[in-house]
Amino acid sequence: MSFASLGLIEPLVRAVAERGYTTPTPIQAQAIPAVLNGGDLMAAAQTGTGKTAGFTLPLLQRLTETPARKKGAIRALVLTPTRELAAQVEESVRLYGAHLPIRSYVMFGGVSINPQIDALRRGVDLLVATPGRLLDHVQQKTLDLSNVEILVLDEADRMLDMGFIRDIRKVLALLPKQRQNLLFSATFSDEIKALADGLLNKPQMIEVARRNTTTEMVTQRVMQVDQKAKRHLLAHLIKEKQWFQVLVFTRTKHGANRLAEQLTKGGINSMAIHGNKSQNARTRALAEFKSGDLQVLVATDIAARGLDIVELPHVVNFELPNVPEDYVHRIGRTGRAGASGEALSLVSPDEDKLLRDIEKFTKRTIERAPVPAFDMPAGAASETDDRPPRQPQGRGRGGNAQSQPRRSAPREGQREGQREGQRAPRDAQRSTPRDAARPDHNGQRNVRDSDAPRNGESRPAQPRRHADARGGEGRSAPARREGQPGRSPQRPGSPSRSPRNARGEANGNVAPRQRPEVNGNVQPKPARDVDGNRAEPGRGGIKGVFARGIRALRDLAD
Ligand SMILES: Nc1ncnc2c1ncn2[C@@H]1O[C@H](COP(=O)(O)OP(=O)(O)OP(=O)(O)O)[C@@H](O)[C@H]1O
Repeated sequence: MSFASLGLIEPLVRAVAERGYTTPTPIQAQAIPAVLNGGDLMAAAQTGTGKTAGFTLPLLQRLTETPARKKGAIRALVLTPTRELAAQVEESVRLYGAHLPIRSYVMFGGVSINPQIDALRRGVDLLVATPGRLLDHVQQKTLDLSNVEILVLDEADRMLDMGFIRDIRKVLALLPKQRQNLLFSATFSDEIKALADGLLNKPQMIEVARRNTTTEMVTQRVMQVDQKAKRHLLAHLIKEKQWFQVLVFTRTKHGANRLAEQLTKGGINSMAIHGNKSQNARTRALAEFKSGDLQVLVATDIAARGLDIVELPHVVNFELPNVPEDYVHRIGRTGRAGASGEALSLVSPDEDKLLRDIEKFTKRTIERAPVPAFDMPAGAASETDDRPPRQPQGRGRGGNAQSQPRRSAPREGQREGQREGQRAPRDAQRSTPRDAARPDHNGQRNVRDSDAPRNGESRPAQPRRHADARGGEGRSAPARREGQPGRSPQRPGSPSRSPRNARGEANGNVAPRQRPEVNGNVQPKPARDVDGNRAEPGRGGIKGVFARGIRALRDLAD
């Protein structure tokens, strides 16, 4: 089957050929004709199977084939849960739409709003955005959504869960009733599916593989180990097996920072990425990781969904996620586009229940691998465990993934367990302002880390300078992949990729290895900035208080 046979126009067929795609993936083969037909669609396919092109290609075609109702108006809106994913999707739009006169633009918080206002004034056909910044523009009357013909919710189940649903409903209210709605994700719980059904108009359902399953391309293993031993085991594995590109997930921002610091101290080149970092720091960390310059990226679930890191070989769950869906998405950062990958979960005894939930949800038993012998420094076992308190077990989806509410932590301003349609009484909502979410004992808010809009998100970054987790200069070259000769982890100055396989990917990826059927030009390496970590924008200081106030008032008015 060819892309042309799906009914795609020549400029799109040419663009995918330039990307090195020869054959549509199964989700593309089904979704492209369905979207071209014009109806609503809910599409589920495993991680890394090309869903982005599955909606982007026909979307671009529909915009090309139908005349705009109003000149300069936004005709298509794609919403994503994180800024990085928004940037990645818009980059794909630009690549696939390279031969079409469609103007696309990406818009998210954490950066200055003024260039966005200018771009919107100049006219945008296809806008990719995170909901928070979108609503900031709506509030400032710098955005008109009344001509949107097509809405896409990427990572749709996440967009419809309690972290985002209030904002999504606000956005939906601003769109014309007559429009095409497209929902894509690798996971849809029955509950979210039912909610989505209600928002869509006679949707077509496409399920390529069984919903909520993990891809066979990822080898999954569990090592059962005490919490305090995890970082020593992880360092041992990275060094011993010479893992050179490892995405490590922690449950908290604090935990991500700490682990990145500890690994760095131990000589493993690491950075952290999470929602408390400045956008500059986030962008830099991800770019260095994608390019292969950074050995370990320690991330919260902010990096769990959608991010396409070409041929990423290793994902490690340093802690299991609270929600089984997040496990599917986390490990789906590896084993993409036909490549294979490895996912290792370090599971302490108190995480057994989470592990069982994941196995129930994905309907597979994960192999228990023997823990290799590794060094524990004297005294390590008695280190204080300053992990945040565990979410109570037995609540939420648990063993009954089909019928119980999602176990995600509440968003600021939402009560735990409260879902859309089950709102607390108005008074209770008032007495629980967004920023009153219960902090954990590390001073972190007990919310999932994502770009669910936060107070003051629109504020430009105001970096508070202090050392980045990794230190700064003197970065070592990427470590050697297991069995890959000649690329030593600690050898400074060794090339980060060989000329044989140097190539660029959409979204700034540069694949250090060859990859089937995907091709492109080498992207310039993003310039390094000197920005360090900073407090979350708008959270501190009088400006933050002001922004929170406005946000709380907007909520009350909703
Ligand atoms: N037809 C194709 N042939 C070869 N490679 C493809 C094809 N379509 C997409 N790809 C590549 O597959 C990779 C994964 O695609 P994409 O990011 O769209 O996956 P996804 O299904 O959206 O994953 P996730 O659920 O994690 O968001 C990308 O690097 C993309 O360039």
